[in-house]
Amino acid sequence: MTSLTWRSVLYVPADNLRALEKAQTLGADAVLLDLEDAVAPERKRDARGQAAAALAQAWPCPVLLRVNAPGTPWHHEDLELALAARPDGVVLPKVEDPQQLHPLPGEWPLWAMIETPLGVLRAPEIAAHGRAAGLIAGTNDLARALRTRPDPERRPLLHALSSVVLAARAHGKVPLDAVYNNVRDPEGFRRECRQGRDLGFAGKTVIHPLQVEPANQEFGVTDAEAEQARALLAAWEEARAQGRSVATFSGALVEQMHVDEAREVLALYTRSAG
Ligand SMILES: CC(C)(COP(=O)(O)OP(=O)(O)OC[C@H]1O[C@@H](n2cnc3c(N)ncnc32)[C@H](O)[C@@H]1OP(=O)(O)O)[C@@H](O)C(=O)NCCC(=O)NCCSC(=O)C[C@H](O)C(=O)O
Ligand SMILES: [Mg+2]
Repeated sequence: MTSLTWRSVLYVPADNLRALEKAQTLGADAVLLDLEDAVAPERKRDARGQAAAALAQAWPCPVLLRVNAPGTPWHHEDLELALAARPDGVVLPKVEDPQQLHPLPGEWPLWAMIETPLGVLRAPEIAAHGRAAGLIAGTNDLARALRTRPDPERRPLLHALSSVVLAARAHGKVPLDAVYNNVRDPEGFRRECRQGRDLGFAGKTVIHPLQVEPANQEFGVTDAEAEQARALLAAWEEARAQGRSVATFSGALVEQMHVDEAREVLALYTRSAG
C-alpha cells in the first residue's frame, strides 16, 4: 500500500516496549515510532535504543520515525539513528520553513508536521519541497500556539486544517489528519474521521489500538461506494459508446473528473482489500 492510501498511521511512544510489540499486530497502514513529545527527556536515550531494535525487525507495514526538532539536544542523535536504522520515512516536528528540510541527510521521504502558526502559513512552500512526502497536521501543538478553546467540531482549527490539505494536494503530497486525544470516545473519534475525510485528508494519525480499525473504515472505501463507482463508470462507458461526451448517473452530470474519481475510489478499494 503506498502512502497515498494510508488510512491510519499509529503513533507509538518509542520508550514503550509493550506498545512497540503490540503495534505490529494492530492493522495500521503505517506506524510512527515517536522519539519526540511522547517521550520524556530522561527517556530519550532508551527510546532511541528501543526504536533501533524495533526498526531492525520485519514489520507488516511501513514504519516512520519521528525525530526531535532541529535545535533540540536530541535532534542529531535521532538523525544518526535514522541513518543507521533506515525507517521508511522520517517525520520532522514543528516545521516552519522548507529550509529545515534541506540539511537533512539520508534519502528517506520526509513527513513535515504542520503544528505552529508559521508552519500553517508556510505549508505551501514546505509541501513543495522535493523530499516532502506529505504533511501531518498536529493540532495539539497548534491549538496551544493559537490559544484556541477546545471545540468538538474543531471550528477554530478549520482554516489551518484546510490549509494543510490545500498545500499538500497542490503539490501532490499526502495530507494526514491530526490525532483525537480521547481514546475512550469512539463516537467522537469517528465523527472527527468523517470530518477529516470531508476536508480532503487521506488518512488519520491515531494514538491508540482502539482507533485503528475505525480510521481504516472511515478513510477506506465501503462496498457500497465501490459499487457506486462501478455503476458510474458503466454509465460513462455507455454514454461514450453512443458518442456522447458527458453522461448522467442517478440524475447527476458525469464528466471526465468524476470518472477519474471513480477509478481512484476503485483503486483504493482494491488496495485496501489487498
Ligand atoms: C493514550 C495512551 C497514553 C493511553 O494509554 P493506556 O491508558 O495505557 O492505554 P490502554 O491501557 O487502553 O492500552 C491498551 C493496550 O494497548 C496498548 N497500547 C496503547 N497505546 C498504544 C499505541 N499507541 N500503540 C500500540 N499499543 C498501544 C497498551 O500497551 C495496552 O496493551 P496490553 O498491555 O496488551 O493491554 C497511549 O495509548 C499512548 O501512549 N498513545 C500514544 C501517545 C503518543 O504517541 N503521543 C504522541 C503523538 S500525539 C501528538 O501530540 C501529535 C502532534 O504532535 C500534535 O501536536 O498534535
Ligand atoms: Mg506536536
